[in-house]
Amino acid sequence: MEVAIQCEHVKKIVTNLEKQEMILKVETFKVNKGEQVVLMGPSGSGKTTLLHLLAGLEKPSSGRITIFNEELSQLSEKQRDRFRGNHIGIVFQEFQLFPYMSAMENILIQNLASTKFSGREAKEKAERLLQKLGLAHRKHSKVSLLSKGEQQRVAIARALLHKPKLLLVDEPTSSLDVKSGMEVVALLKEICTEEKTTLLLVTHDPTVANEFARVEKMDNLNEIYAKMLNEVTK
Ligand SMILES: Nc1ncnc2c1ncn2[C@@H]1O[C@H](COP(=O)(O)OP(=O)(O)OP(=O)(O)O)[C@@H](O)[C@H]1O
Repeated sequence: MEVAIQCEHVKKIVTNLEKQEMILKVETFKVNKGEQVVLMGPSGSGKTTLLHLLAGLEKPSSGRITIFNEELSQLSEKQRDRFRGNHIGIVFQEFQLFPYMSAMENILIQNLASTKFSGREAKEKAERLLQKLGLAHRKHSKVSLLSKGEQQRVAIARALLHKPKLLLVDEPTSSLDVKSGMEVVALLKEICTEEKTTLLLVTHDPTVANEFARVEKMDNLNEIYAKMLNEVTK
């Protein structure tokens, strides 16, 4: 079985008010190709930090992160950017769309970071994704005029444009009502199954987690958070 994500002895240390502070320590974490996994934990448990490390947006202070046989810590920032551009899709919590550009323009921006598809191929893929996500009628609309749920789906289409091997999604339901949130989760699961994309979805919402066969809890994964919890409950 091909391995999509492998973390070994990963630590992240940050400087906080001139003091060094470890915020994440993950001994091992492994996700196989094609798996759909939820990362669950409350605010402050290190979910976003871990997601950023897996995306190569940040480097671990020590330890190894391997994504589809590529050890991210061996890559320069530029190489990590290129790897991410071709193989990883990210849906950020705050979407990070350009508000004054259309839905289609926002999606096609992804193609600038990827070397996989020609302009025409990217446009065709964008059209198919918009159709699939029920947004075909909104493709020329300015993103700032779209509802939160529609913006979320634009962000998903952008993340999937380059057919990533791994899709990382941060809190997809936090700014949506329950019904739209669950619709988005169902769409993500469906598309990732169809495209054989490995999915790692971060949430603090048990209703979302219930939809997935594998749920990893941050208090098991992040030893720093587990220690903090232990001290609080002592
Ligand atoms: N660059 C940084 N400098 C200092 N502290 C940081 C930094 N990044 C994260 N932290 C701290 O590390 C902890 C984990 O943060 P992280 O954002 O990963 O949590 P989270 O589980 O994603 O929370 P949320 O659900 O609120 O987004 C928090 O206590 C946060 O304040």
